[in-house]
Amino acid sequence: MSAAPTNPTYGEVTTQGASTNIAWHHTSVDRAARALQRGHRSAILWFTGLSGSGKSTLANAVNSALFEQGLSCYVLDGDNIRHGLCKDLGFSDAAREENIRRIGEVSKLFLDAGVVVLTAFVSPFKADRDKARALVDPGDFIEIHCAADLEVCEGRDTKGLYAKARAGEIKEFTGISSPYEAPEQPELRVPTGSQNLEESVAVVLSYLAAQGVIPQGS
Ligand SMILES: Nc1ncnc2c1ncn2[C@@H]1O[C@H](COP(=O)(O)OS(=O)(=O)O)[C@@H](OP(=O)(O)O)[C@H]1O
Ligand SMILES: Nc1ncnc2c1ncn2[C@@H]1O[C@H](COP(=O)(O)OP(=O)(O)O)[C@@H](O)[C@H]1O
Repeated sequence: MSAAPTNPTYGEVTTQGASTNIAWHHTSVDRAARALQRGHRSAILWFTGLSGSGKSTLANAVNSALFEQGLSCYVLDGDNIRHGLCKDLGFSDAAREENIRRIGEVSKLFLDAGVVVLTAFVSPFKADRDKARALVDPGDFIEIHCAADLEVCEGRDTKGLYAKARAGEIKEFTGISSPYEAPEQPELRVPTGSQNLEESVAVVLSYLAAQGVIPQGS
């Protein structure tokens, strides 16, 4: 019998497809039961935008507001996730695709766990965001475009990365040497380049209330 093929990153792999010989286990506590116990539904709030557009700041502020209201919520932030789950990935198109695939799957688990999960990733490619959206039911994936022009983000340059990218010290930097495909029809487009944080938080909270994710009037 010949040995199963191996992948340098993931070890032994099967030629039969990942789901062969693996069954799905259903748990008796399901998403609906969790929503009933917690008093709110779960959702994925998918923040996307250029570096410096305000994804982390806005996701963190919205998360704090939800937490203060007693909701179960959690932020998955690109910088943090790349220190652990995705530390093997760089910034080529393929690496970003794999990054967003993993985050889509992790977000789906949070959704099932009854948590409002807020993801803050550049997620520059429409196809990758659409694949993450397709993992869950319509209405569960709320795409929030942090809309700030490149000039604004570069002017902020909160981490000094744009200066490095312009100097050629960082390759494939989004907006400079790698593309950003802005969402055409996001659930929400927040002008984070021109309004202040409090205004942006209010826009998101009012959308969530209108969608029944959080109680009305919050
Ligand atoms: N080449 C390149 N392009 C874009 N961003 C870069 C790059 N190299 C490092 N960084 C820093 O990594 C953060 C983006 O990671 P993400 O996981 O969100 O990227 S992606 O969704 O896979 O495109 C991003 O964080 P934010 O500034 O918070 O967006 C950067 O700080
Ligand atoms: N409306 C807004 N929403 C979010 N951030 C804002 C807003 N207005 C100004 N900012 C500022 O823009 C910067 C955004 O940085 P950051 O949140 O790290 O962006 P990103 O996570 O997209 O890289 C912060 O310094 C933040 O204070």
